[in-house]
Amino acid sequence: MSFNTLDDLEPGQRVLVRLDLNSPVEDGTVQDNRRFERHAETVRELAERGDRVVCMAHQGRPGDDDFVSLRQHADILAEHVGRDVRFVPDTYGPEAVEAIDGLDDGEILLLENVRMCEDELPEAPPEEKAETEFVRTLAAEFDAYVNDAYSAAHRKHASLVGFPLVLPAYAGRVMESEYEANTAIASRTFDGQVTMVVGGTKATDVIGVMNALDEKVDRFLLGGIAGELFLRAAGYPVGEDVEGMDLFDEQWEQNADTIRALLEERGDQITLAKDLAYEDAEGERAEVLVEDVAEKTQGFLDVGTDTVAVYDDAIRDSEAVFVKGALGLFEDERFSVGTVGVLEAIAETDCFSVVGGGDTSRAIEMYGLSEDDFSHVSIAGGAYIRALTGDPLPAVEVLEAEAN
Ligand SMILES: Nc1ncnc2c1ncn2[C@@H]1O[C@H](COP(=O)(O)OP(=O)(O)OP(=O)(O)O)[C@@H](O)[C@H]1O
Ligand SMILES: O=C(O)[C@H](O)COP(=O)(O)O
Repeated sequence: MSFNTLDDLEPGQRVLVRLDLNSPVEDGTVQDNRRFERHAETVRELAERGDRVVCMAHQGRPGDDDFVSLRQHADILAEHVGRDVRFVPDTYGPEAVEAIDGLDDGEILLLENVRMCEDELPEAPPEEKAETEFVRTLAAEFDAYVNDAYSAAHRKHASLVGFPLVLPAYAGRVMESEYEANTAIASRTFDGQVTMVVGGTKATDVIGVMNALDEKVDRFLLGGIAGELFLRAAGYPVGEDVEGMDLFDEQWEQNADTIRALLEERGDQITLAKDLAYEDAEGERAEVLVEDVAEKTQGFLDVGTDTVAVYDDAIRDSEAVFVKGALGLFEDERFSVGTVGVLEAIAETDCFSVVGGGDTSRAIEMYGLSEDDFSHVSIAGGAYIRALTGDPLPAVEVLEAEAN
């Protein structure tokens, strides 16, 4: 590990901890999710050691409906930590400083949404962020800074890159485990076949992963919207938007040539769906072989069962499997067969496995699979794809730089 971790941090200190509690908000209510459960472990460990733990996090972006206070987050976090989590509706003003000063050893406080603070958001180099009033004022209250927010590490925001320059900086447990698992595909060598299941809605994610990992991955298994775009490039008349979706045409225009070139150059590595599922006139799931699709009039929402059987075999033959993106609209049970099928195959084998993408990993809990059957289930979206494609994560880089 190239950064300092909690094992290097002396207990009994005043610690400022950056978490990523960014969550879905429905009708103003913050939804509990895996991020709370994971970060709770870091927070609990620090509190149990007798540290004074002050957490900061963000929620949404100014102007968006989910840009709300962290008051509800404090209660959800408290449930997972199993200890009180106080909340103060301020980030670094006098009210926040007073609340920080009032903490005893082992107590936990959550500050208000850091994105309500002007200095937080504009992306800038760490040196600039470290000079902001927000970082300077808040840092004066602490002995150490812990970054646990791996899933936000692709952002050059003050709370992520500024503090490591002015306080001794450490990676939290989530940061540590996410970093290790998500860089495994690039950094580890596996004896057997390495398989990557790629789907979801974004063709550029799939193209990026294929370009970055062509030497590391033996076989890419495709599905989702991205998979249909590859099928279209292979000459099949698929890739039609169903009502209310706008996922294909623009992506096709922008990526068709690249996808065609990938199929030409790396066709051997790429496995496309052989059948697809759609909603029939009765509202039931129906399937068709890709080679029997006659014209482009039908929207498809999942890969078919023959495809799942092929992917299942490939997974059972693998030493390591990485997943990015869903193979279908799994939120609707009728179209969960592809996504759940590959997850079940992975869960039943003892290969090294990493499942990532905020949406995709949600399928694990939705369909009653156990996280313990995977080597790692990532809570990161944007940061996961950047890690896979080898793009730098500025908040990780600054932790590494300060450790050396
Ligand atoms: N054929 C399809 N039609 C419609 N939606 C689909 C289809 N295939 C996959 N999806 C949707 O793709 C979504 C996952 O997309 P995507 O890969 O962009 O997300 P992710 O990688 O899981 O997470 P993140 O959004 O964090 O990047 C799922 O919510 C799923 O419903
Ligand atoms: O939820 C996330 O993926 C991270 O917290 C990053 O959030 P952002 O995309 O709003 O910066």
